[in-house]
Amino acid sequence: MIEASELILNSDGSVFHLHLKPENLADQVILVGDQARVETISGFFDKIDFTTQNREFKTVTGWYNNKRMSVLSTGIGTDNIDIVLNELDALANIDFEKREIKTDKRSLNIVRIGTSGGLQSNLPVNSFVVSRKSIGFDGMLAFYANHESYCDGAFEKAFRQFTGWKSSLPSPYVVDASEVLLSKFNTPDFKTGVTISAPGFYGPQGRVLRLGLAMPELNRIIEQFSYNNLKITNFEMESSAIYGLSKMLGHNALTICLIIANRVTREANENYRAEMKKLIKKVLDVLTK
Ligand SMILES: O=P(O)(O)O[C@H]1O[C@H](CO)[C@@H](O)[C@H]1O
Ligand SMILES: O=c1cc[nH]c(=O)[nH]1
Repeated sequence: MIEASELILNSDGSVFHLHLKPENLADQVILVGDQARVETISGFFDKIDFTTQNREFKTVTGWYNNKRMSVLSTGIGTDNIDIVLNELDALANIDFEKREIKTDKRSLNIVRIGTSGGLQSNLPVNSFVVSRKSIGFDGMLAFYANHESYCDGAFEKAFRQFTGWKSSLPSPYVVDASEVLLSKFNTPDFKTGVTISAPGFYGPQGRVLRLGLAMPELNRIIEQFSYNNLKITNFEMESSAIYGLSKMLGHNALTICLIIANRVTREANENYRAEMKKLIKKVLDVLTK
């Protein structure tokens, strides 16, 4: 029995933050940071069954090409992902009436569509990048028992050594995407990369406005790093926790980003919404092919 304080349900039976009931959630889930992007995506749906919003967590469940999907906004950061992934898994795999873990587990397909900053000069603004691996600078996964067995320890060690990682910073963790989802996006429209999830947009991604950095050369070193011929391609703020918690809970996860800024060439596309719409349509088509 899972106590009321551990799994908080609202008086209508919905889960605490997401305000969803089990029947509101489709097996195909699309996560986005920006709540306005939920409307952009559901604008492509043929039919909408359900809509709700609490705080930054807005959900629309509907149909695209005869496939049921739930699109939901996570807001920014891996702390929100801890809430979203745990509540999605609870909706799928905990009996809310009995407050017990179900014997037969449901596995969700979780695809994040986000914006991102490029870390290689050959990755132009407006590229679409699929994350083969995600590197967490956020430290969130380390709160969960046995997380190491879901991570790529050899990559982590090589990265720490190459960068001269400071022990005062959270230790980076590396988690792979779902192979099944990754293979669907092996087409010329998408580049494949390795994505860092940072616990901030400014200092944690090497941006300097008024405050200096603990590791001022880190982005330049990251640009040089390679491991088994894999280069680190981009920065965003959620994938590491999505990949880590999905793997630990038995779900499939993949992140696909639109590059809206290149940190090496210093270019940016502030008017990225038309390109984002193109990415969304491509992703929906691949997922329902
Ligand atoms: O465009 P979204 O999905 O919000 O993703 C990126 O944009 C936000 C920062 O501006 C972070 O959430 C980052 O991961
Ligand atoms: O540079 C960027 C652009 C979008 N999102 C990020 O987290 N970083």
